[in-house]
Amino acid sequence: MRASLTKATTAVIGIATFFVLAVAALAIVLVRDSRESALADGKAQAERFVTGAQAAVNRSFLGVDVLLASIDSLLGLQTMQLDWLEAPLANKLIEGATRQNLLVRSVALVDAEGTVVASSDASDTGQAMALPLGFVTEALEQQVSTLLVSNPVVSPSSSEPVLYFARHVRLADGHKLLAVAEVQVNLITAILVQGADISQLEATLERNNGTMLASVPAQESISGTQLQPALGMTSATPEAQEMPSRLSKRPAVVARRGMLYGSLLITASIPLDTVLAEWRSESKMIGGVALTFILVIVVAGVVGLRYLHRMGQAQRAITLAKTTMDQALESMESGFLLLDAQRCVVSWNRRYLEIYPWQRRLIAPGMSFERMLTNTAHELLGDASDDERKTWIASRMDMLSQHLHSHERVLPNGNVIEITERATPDGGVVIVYQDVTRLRQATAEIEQLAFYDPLTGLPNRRLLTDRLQQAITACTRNGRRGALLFMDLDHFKTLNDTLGHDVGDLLLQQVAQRVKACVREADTVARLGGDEFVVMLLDLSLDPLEAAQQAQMVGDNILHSLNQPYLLNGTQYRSSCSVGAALFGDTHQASAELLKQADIAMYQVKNAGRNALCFFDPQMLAAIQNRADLESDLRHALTAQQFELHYQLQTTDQGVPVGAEALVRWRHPQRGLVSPQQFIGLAEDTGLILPLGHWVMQTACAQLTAWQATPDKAALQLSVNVSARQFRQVDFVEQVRGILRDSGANPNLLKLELTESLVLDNVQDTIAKMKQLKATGVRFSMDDFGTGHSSLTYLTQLPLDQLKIDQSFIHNIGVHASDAVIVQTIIGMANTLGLEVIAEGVETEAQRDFLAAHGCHLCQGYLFAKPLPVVEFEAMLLLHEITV
Ligand SMILES: Nc1nc2c(ncn2[C@@H]2O[C@@H]3COP(=O)(O)O[C@H]4[C@@H](O)[C@H](n5cnc6c(=O)[nH]c(N)nc65)O[C@@H]4COP(=O)(O)O[C@H]3[C@H]2O)c(=O)[nH]1
Repeated sequence: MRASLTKATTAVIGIATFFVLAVAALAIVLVRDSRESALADGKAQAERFVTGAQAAVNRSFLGVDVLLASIDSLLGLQTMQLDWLEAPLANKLIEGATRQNLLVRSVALVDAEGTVVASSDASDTGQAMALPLGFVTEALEQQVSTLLVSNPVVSPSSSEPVLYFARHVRLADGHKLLAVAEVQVNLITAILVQGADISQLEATLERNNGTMLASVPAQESISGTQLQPALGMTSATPEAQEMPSRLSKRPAVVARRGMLYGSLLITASIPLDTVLAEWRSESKMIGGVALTFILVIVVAGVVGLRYLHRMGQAQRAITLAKTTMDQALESMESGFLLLDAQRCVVSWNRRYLEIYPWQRRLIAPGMSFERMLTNTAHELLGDASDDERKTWIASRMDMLSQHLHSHERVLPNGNVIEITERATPDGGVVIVYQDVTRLRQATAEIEQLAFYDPLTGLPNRRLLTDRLQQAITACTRNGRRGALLFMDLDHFKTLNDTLGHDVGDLLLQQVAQRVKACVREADTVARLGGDEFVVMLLDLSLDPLEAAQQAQMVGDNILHSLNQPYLLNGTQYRSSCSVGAALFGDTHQASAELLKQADIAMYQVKNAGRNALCFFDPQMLAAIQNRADLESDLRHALTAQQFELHYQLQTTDQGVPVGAEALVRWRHPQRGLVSPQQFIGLAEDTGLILPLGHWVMQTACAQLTAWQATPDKAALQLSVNVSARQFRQVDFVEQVRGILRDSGANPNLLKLELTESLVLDNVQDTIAKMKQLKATGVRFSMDDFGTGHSSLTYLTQLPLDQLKIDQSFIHNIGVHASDAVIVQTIIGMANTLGLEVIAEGVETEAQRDFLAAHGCHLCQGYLFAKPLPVVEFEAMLLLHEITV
């Protein structure tokens, strides 16, 4: 393409140059020819003029010659002698003859001395005639009488330039007289010009030696002088020639003709300025036209070249754009295929062939897309029949006819290709093939992460909520019922704490498997987190009762399945779960509300003793609401100073007071006195236990300090309950030390009650903190002892001072023999470890006696005193009401 442009440029330059040269050459030839023609015309004109002038002057001179010659016969001179001549008569005759010739002014007969013998002007007779020197002599000496013309002289009579024409006549006596005619030069010049109107014409009458006799225009200053060069006649009719004009010496064409009278000739000079005047304007015109043509050609050439240049630029731009486009297409991450309006291949890129390697051998520009599809169908559809392939191809071609279409295709190698088709303005189609395999994998992974529990692979809360919302909508539409089973493993936390999280995870995975095995494919089993699972059952009966039965059946199956022993890291483990169920489908409910209902039902099961299924009870909801209200009130209770401490006496079995347990009470403005059993758990859940526990500790220590000041109460010990969250604070030890320091209480009288679960949660941390506090003198009691996983191992490690037997065992003394055994065992264990032992919840004397009989001499219970406000507690001590 570029070569052809260069060729075209050269051609344009060549053609333009050729035409310019041709026009220039033509113009030169025309100008030259025209010049020659003008010269020829000028010469012809000069010759025509000079020929005419020759004839006229010849005629005139001949008339003068005849006049002079006729004088001889007129006067009869040949037959007379000089002294016979009668002047008057002769004058008259001569005058008469002279009048016949308009050219001649006067004619005179002069003798050899130049004296006028007779004259047309009678007054001249006898006068000496002023003729040019030697003229008379030359005329008389002629052998044969011929007309002689003098050089121009100024006539004495007229003071004008004149020429004298003379011819001698011979008298009978042998004398010669000279007949002289005076002719005015200006009359000759008038004859010479003959009225011709040739611009700047110079005409001369001159002798062969160049002596000028007359001229037009008149040049008196050079009249009679010799013009150079002398134009002596060499031929009768010489051609006009270019040479300096006779008078002004300007370049001219000069023509000449000889007169009848041998030594005279007439010249005509037409200056080249005149001759070539027309040629010049013609030349200018030719030059102008030629220049115009040249200009047009040059302009056309320049325009052509500029056009070619622009075309070149455009082609370079197109080439660059194409190269850039090709590079872009080649470096595209996506495959690219361009089809024309006939659905034939126009172009493709490398990536396309990487995606469809089987097209590599076939693809070619102009190939039909349908044929390529046939090839692809072979690869993609494998063993499909011809009809199936045709149908596939037809549907693919059908897609192509849509303006914008995007679909995905999975290739035999598993790659997922997104195919996007767009119509081009010329009716073609651009197809972009994007490998979205990784994207789809990442999407799947993200989806898995976002919607599935990584441990069990079950849907997570988000996905469950989504599916539940859809299910609720579907059920509301089709009237069918669904159910949610909210499950929580019983005592999972204990398993986790004792056997470790890895074992806990194994259990959760096995639980997930078992629950999945209990439901249909369409149902959803989800893990909400921790040990909470939810099963969503779909397509239950339209009848609510029947639906509840179906849900119950599935729930029972799950309970049964989860009750089966688990093998966790080679250890057999038994577990159970609590299931709360809620039906949905009668009204449109929010998924969160349904989950809450099932959750509430599950807590109902927990409260009722676990390992069972219970349907949601609206009363439970009220209880939950109550708890929520309580939580909100609790947040303000501390600042509103609604808490107070009550003190429950701790005594010997003989009723001697040894101390008290500080028990917090909430004096609620509306509810009255609220028991800690109603709000301690809530305070722990919300974190409010931290400021509350701090307040209890401060108040208890302040109370200890106050008692220290009174001798009867100075030895009283005070037990303070410490919750797990409170104890786990990093600076718990510092807090207690600070409070003791600030209050001035005796640390030996402060006893902190810890629960088994608190201790077990992080035994090492517990031991460390206990030891630090113990170093300051603080004592420790193990509260609710016997209810948890009491283990001798940790008991021996803990720096405990006291075991407190849980009141549930005390309560059953005399009721359940086993509990009495447990109580005995605990007392024995305390003795073995050298720990103090105290029983709480002692209500009867029988219980007190049993305890005393088995070695537990410290008691706390209603038998001795209920928890009392400090004033009442102190009053009670004073009145010794406690003595039994
Ligand atoms: N039926 C019966 N009950 C008896 C008898 N003698 C004592 N009690 C009750 O048994 C509970 C003993 O406290 P606890 O086991 O530490 O159990 C406490 C303790 O765990 C917790 N608690 C109370 N005050 C605080 C506190 O200041 N801080 C913390 N962290 N927990 C506290 O609340 C629990 C319940 O406290 P209270 O309702 O005060 O209930 C007290 C007490 O009133 C009896 O003869 N018969």
